[in-house]
Amino acid sequence: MAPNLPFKLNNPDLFRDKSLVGGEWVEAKSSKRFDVYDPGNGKVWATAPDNTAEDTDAAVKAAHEAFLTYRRENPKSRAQKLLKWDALIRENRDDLASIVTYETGKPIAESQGELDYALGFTWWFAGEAERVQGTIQTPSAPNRRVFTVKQPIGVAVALVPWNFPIAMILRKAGAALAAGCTMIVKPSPETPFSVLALAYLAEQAGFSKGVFSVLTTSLDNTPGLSESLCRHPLVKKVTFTGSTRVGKLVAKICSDGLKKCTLELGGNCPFLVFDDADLEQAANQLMALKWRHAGQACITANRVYVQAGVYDKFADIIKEKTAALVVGHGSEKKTTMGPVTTPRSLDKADAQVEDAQKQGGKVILGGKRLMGTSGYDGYFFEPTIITSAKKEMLIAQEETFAPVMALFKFDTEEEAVQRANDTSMGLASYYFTKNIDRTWRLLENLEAGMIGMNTGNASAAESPFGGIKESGYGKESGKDVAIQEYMVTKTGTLTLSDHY
Ligand SMILES: O=CCCC(=O)O
Repeated sequence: MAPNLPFKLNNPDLFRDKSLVGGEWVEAKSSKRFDVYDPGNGKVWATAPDNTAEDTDAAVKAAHEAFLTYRRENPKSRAQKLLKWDALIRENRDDLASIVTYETGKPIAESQGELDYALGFTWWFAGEAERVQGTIQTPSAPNRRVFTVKQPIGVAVALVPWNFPIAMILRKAGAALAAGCTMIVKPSPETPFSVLALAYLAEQAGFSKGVFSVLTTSLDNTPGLSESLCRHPLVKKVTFTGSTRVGKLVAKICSDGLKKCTLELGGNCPFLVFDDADLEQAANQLMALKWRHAGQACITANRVYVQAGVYDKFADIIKEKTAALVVGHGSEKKTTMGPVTTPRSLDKADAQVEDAQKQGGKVILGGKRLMGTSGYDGYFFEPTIITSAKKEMLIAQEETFAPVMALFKFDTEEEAVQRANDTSMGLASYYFTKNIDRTWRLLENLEAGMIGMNTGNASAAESPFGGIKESGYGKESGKDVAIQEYMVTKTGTLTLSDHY
């Protein structure tokens, strides 16, 4: 049944190219399918069902039907299924990583790294399932007890991005399934197969029909399908990761039905390097953070502010390290940076580089798209570094989501904080300094939901993930907060007899 794939799977059953609705592998009602491209060569390598709004009702009803039973399942049993899912994903890690590489373009080692990161979520939320607790209180009124119980909210919908198609799903689904919710995932049109493979493994792990469903769709039908899922009266929770523009639309639509939302939106994250920083440490962290998936992470460093005393030296270090990156197809072992996932990102990178140059920015490395040059058929852009960056530039004002790094110079801590916070977004901020007082001041003064102190890697299953300002609201991962995004709190008040 599997088409001829451009790569070999040790477990060919993992490749699923139908939607999973109520435990059945199905085509869209229209029978239409859409093409999925390999960003590394721009060629179609498989197709998936092009679901539309007319496909949502059946999926939601099946998820609701499943919820009526799953909500009553003992938390230990949910935890055991999550652990089984975790074990199966672990067993199939390398195959799943190959699928991710062909969908997103990221180097195979990065895809494997994404799997390892993502498995933190299944493991963590298996534990969380049994840790949900209510409260009990003796209030001021006589003979009264007040208590709270936590219950799963209902059918949850996950609208997920293409940049981390396994990790983003397991972070959401881990919490939802641990809480006792059922979930319908609408993956990005670029990355349907990694999610379908996870759905297949969820079936194998013993989750009942309809507990975890997937509706794939094309770019054209994404808005209609997503809106109909958000508006469906049986959907009680929507979790979205993506741009701030679309996040605001999702929030507006969900507000009509007063649906509970978690929004993980845009970043435009600052990365501050002070004169007293360990420059080698800062540079190594920046390399890993910025070039991870060719600059396409919401928490990537978008604006790098370097204090005047170390600016030139730091620029030289970063340039030397970046020049050593090997750009190529993600499946090749020697590749350390792959293509961007969609050609739209190339246009954005071109526009930001051109704008920066017009405004006096100096391109000290790269600067051009590689696509179309010898050996580069896919959506490749040179790893690019721009110095003398200014706040008026596009690159300071909008997320890049491509391998372009801008270095801004600053003089004082106050100036750095003011410029770092000079954005509508507040996802993550990073800084490098050896001054302990400054470390604490910056933690308090930077406007972001996540703060990396002498690190560019702050994401983990144990740590609450989420932004403030226009980077959204709600937390994913971490203790208590994430699972409770999928729960409601009920207050019980019991009056006892006078002689209890
Ligand atoms: O792109 C956003 C997610 C990145 C992460 O989970 O570290």
